[in-house]
Amino acid sequence: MDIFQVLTRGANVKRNGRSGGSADFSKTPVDQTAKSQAGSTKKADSDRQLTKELDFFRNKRTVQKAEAEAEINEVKQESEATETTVDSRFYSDSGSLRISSAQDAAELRKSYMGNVTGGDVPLPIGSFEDLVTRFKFDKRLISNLIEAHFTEPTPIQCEGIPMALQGRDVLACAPTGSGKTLSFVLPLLQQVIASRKTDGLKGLIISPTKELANQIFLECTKLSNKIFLDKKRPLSVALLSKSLSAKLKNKIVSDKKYDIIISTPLRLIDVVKQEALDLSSVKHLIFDEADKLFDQTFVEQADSILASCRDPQLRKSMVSATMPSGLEQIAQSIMLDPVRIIIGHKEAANSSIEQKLVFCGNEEGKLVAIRQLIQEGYFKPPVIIFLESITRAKALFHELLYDNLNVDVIHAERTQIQRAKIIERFRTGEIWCLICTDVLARGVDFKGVNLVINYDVPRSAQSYVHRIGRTGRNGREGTAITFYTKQDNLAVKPIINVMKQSGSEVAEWMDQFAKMTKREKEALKKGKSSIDRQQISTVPKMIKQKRRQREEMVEASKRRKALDT
Ligand SMILES: Nc1ncnc2c1ncn2[C@@H]1O[C@H](COP(=O)(O)OP(=O)(O)OP(=O)(O)O)[C@@H](O)[C@H]1O
Repeated sequence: MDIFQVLTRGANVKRNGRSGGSADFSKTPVDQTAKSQAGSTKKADSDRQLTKELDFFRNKRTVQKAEAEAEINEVKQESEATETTVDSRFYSDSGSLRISSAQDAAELRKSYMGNVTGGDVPLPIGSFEDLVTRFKFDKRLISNLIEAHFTEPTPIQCEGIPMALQGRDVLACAPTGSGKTLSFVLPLLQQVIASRKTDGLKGLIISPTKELANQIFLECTKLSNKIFLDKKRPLSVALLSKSLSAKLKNKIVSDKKYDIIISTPLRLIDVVKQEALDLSSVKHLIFDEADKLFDQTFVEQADSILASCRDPQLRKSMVSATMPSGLEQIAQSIMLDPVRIIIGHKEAANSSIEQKLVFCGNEEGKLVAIRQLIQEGYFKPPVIIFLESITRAKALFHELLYDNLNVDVIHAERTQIQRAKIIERFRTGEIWCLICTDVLARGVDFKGVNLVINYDVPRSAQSYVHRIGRTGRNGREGTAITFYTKQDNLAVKPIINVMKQSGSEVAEWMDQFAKMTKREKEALKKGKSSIDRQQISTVPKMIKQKRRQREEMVEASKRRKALDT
């Protein structure tokens, strides 16, 4: 099928919307009526050629006569009231979803449970065609979008793109894996192109981890491919890596060369402090995983970055899949007339994830449970297992190695190169099971992860939502299993609440159990739920020693052989 034809589709509310029956926008009676009317209108002028500009996507949809008549008959059977109130407003000449009034917008928002607040809120886009017709997007950028197979905007993209293009400060919350990256990268690229300025940094994207920063960089690179700001100067996007920061510090490259930089907070602050990077020209500042970047660990760094971006017209965006109330307060204090976008529920997980809680009794029970999952065929790779500490992640890794599982481990003690290699091998299917700490809990987009196991109960509802969000991404289904023991009585309560908010089935006793007293809430807030867990291992010490001896003997024999040759 011609890729341009694919673009006739409108907002991707079915795959990413969190609403129940109404999520499939294309199947509402209103929509069907609109379709048929649009069809009959089209019947009259089906041969009319669209202007070159409007037919950018070459997606003019021709509704066949029979199809149109069938649709009309179908609609006639609908109630008269529906028939008289509906018009063809939902479809443009080219057949893509068109949002042209507040009523259309309300209808669309209802379909994906979108809640948008703020003054003078722009209409959402109904399809990517709006980027050309409404926002006069750069054609090369559209072409890159198509080449990257982005054909229908997801709900957060329908809302986030026009807000950013209108120059608004944005506070956005949408489920994990629902396309938040594109919702801020696409308008940023267009704004940089439209500015036509060739010198000085214009856009800055901050991410809490290097892995996520790298992923955003790759997305930006893909979309900015072959785009020039003037005849000689390509649009330049950079990841602030160790080597780039060294080059900037040693004046091997000029900071004026870059239009957009993606960085983790500390590395950025380091180069700024050494006056190797000037942030005063930055016009767009985006905090991805904003609730993390403004929590206790990062808040000082985030403040320092904000202070260094001194342009009075600075546009700020804060984006995440979770939005605790503290973040909203911060946003109100640093943003100017912000627009707040919530898709779905801000305390819920993505609804395409099946969530399960498994009681394991004690630590030994968790290993038994993993082995049971393997034996019973539920351990379908790719699988990610989260643990609460580096020591525990390493211990489980060694345990599962002996089970002959194709497994590796990522935590903060592994070098950047090791981490990148493991991620690559996991992406290509060489590694089936990735064990990790929370370093990979946020943002990292592995396509097609089937199962996430929380070997240790996460410390907060937010951490839970992000961890399990590594599965069930971009409309795919996934499963998340959380192990808990007697020790997790308190920590498991917020998880049960997230399950309830996400529409997961929760037994009545669990519902009762999840209710928290004031004291428990305080304890959780103060992080008093940390647990002194028993070590991970079911293998008796003697067997372990024997295994180690055997490994040492094999290594020694390899060394001898190498010396002999
Ligand atoms: N309009 C689109 N059409 C098809 N695929 C899309 C679209 N937008 C994004 N995607 C894909 O969906 C996946 C998830 O997107 P992304 O990583 O931006 O999610 P996210 O909302 O930022 O998730 P998280 O909260 O975990 O960071 C990616 O593989 C991305 O390429």
